Amino acid sequence: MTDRQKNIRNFSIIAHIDHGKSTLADRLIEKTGMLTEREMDSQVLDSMALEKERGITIKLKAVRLVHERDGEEYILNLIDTPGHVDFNYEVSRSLAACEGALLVVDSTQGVEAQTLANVYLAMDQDLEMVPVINKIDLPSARVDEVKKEIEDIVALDTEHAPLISAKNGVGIDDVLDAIIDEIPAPTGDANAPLKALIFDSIYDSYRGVVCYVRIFDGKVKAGDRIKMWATEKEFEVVEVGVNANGSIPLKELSAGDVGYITASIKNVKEARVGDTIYDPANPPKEALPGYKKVVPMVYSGIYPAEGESYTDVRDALEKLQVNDAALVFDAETSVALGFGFRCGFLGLLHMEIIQERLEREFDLDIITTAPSVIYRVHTVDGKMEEIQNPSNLPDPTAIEYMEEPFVRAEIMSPTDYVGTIMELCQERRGRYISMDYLEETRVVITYELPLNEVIYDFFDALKSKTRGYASYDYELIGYEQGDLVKMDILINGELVDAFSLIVHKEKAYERGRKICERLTGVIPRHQFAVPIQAAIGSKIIARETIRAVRKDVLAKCYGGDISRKRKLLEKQKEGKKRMRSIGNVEVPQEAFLAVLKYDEDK
Ligand SMILES: Nc1nc2c(ncn2[C@@H]2O[C@H](COP(=O)(O)OP(=O)(O)OP(=O)(O)O)[C@@H](O)[C@H]2O)c(=O)[nH]1
Repeated sequence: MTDRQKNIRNFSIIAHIDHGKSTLADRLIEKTGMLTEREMDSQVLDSMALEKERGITIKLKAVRLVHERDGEEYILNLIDTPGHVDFNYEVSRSLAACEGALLVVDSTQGVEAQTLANVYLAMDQDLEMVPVINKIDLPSARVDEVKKEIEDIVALDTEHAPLISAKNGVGIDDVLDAIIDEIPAPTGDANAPLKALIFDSIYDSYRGVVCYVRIFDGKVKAGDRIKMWATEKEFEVVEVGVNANGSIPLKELSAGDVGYITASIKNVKEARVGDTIYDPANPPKEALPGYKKVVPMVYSGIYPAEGESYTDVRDALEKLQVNDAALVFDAETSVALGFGFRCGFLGLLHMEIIQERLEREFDLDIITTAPSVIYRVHTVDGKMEEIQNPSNLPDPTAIEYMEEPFVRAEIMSPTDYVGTIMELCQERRGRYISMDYLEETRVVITYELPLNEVIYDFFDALKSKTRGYASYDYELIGYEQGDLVKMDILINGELVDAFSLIVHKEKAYERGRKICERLTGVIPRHQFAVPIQAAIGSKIIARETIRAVRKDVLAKCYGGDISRKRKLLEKQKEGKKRMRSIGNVEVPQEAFLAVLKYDEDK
């Protein structure tokens, strides 16, 4: 280990959502005196506006903190991680860039499922974990209990765990001491050939892609040729540096360092998270471990709403994709909605983020169809096809059998809700695996469930049935054969392909009935009666009717006050947004998602 490496610490903060990760990061940044209070834009790490509003960390980045203790200067590289199960792969790559992690636990909440999921990810990387107990300023803090919980569940010694209030800046020095004393310094040979891990990459319109890297071996500087292991693309380095108060270019980065590299890279797909950067003149025998091309789990259609242009939506998706290697899309057409796109996402949160960015950053009105998982369809001629869009399902007579993706879900909850949770999982075709008591009043319940039963509103249902006390995490475990059928929805006698979905046969009747009921609630009344039907093949399994209404908005305006008339017309126009007409029926955006929600009115 070089003298330089001796004073470097590379660490992450892992925590359940809202346990105070960003707040602690801000305090550490303040304490190390890198930014003045005026410069601190309340939460330095959460940079995207959307992220701020939602209070979740979406994209990870690294910040270099310089801290002096007993006359020694330490470089503390804080690597931020996203806190949601959709982004687990990114979390695992950023952890791979570290030697240690602070495990922040809210002392009023204790250990939660996402905390555990992150702890396991950190353990996989052999990270040194330092427990930090936060929010001790709150009267409801249960410091001793939570300490015991961490010891029992996570098996970490909490005797010297810093007790802090990130909000009030209490105990921050203890955290800095713990980082220096407990987390090991990086090792690695600065004179060996270059090996660097990309743990994040973002697109910047001025510099192209900025790769956030951890150098494991060797050195890298401006002018060097570099090559990416997985994508096999070669570039010339334009700049290397670190993120401190903004980007600070440096002469070089060497083994043990965390920083960024820019190299006129045009698309994040060429600098994928998890890939290894090396010197093409001196290739290593193997890449750094753990590279995985992230694949979308959930697909949905994105269509321009009435009056929006297809090319605007395509341009916007292309722009988003430059910045988001996990987003995939292809053109598709729907009989009901016309030209649009089939988009793949990591999960529902990722889908919502993309949808919101299209609406806010690009000012587009779009229609998102119900999300679907990927089904494997085995046909009688012995072939297997992956289907992302239910309306592409082959004719039933051509299908031998179908398989659907399954996940293993770990639900952590107080014991009071065990019955409710089991009922919910059972309802969603779950298979009970185990229940483990973490302590007297808390359990982890493990179920295997079909992914299509959890992607939509499982999380909301779980939260509402357990009054917010349960938390959960899931991972894909594989495909299983299922008795699946395609259900179509007809509106005013017309089959609307964008509504078609694949359901389990046993559930088809109930689902069909609920969907028809729900659609009658969200599709506005027209001047004629609109029948809504659910069908399997040619067999109608449910039917509802939206009664006719005579709607003449101007009839209210006796006297002909023109400005009032205009106002009403404007209002009616507003109300038209995010609508699509199907035949002569106007269908609002909610209808497309209503198809999948089935727990709402309980
Ligand atoms: N009372 C109190 N509140 C705190 C403390 N630390 C954080 N909070 C509050 O807890 C909430 C969540 O804090 P964040 O720092 O945004 O949590 P986070 O873990 O970064 O959340 P994500 O970015 O969503 O993962 C905010 O409202 C903070 O103000 C603390 O020590 N005491």
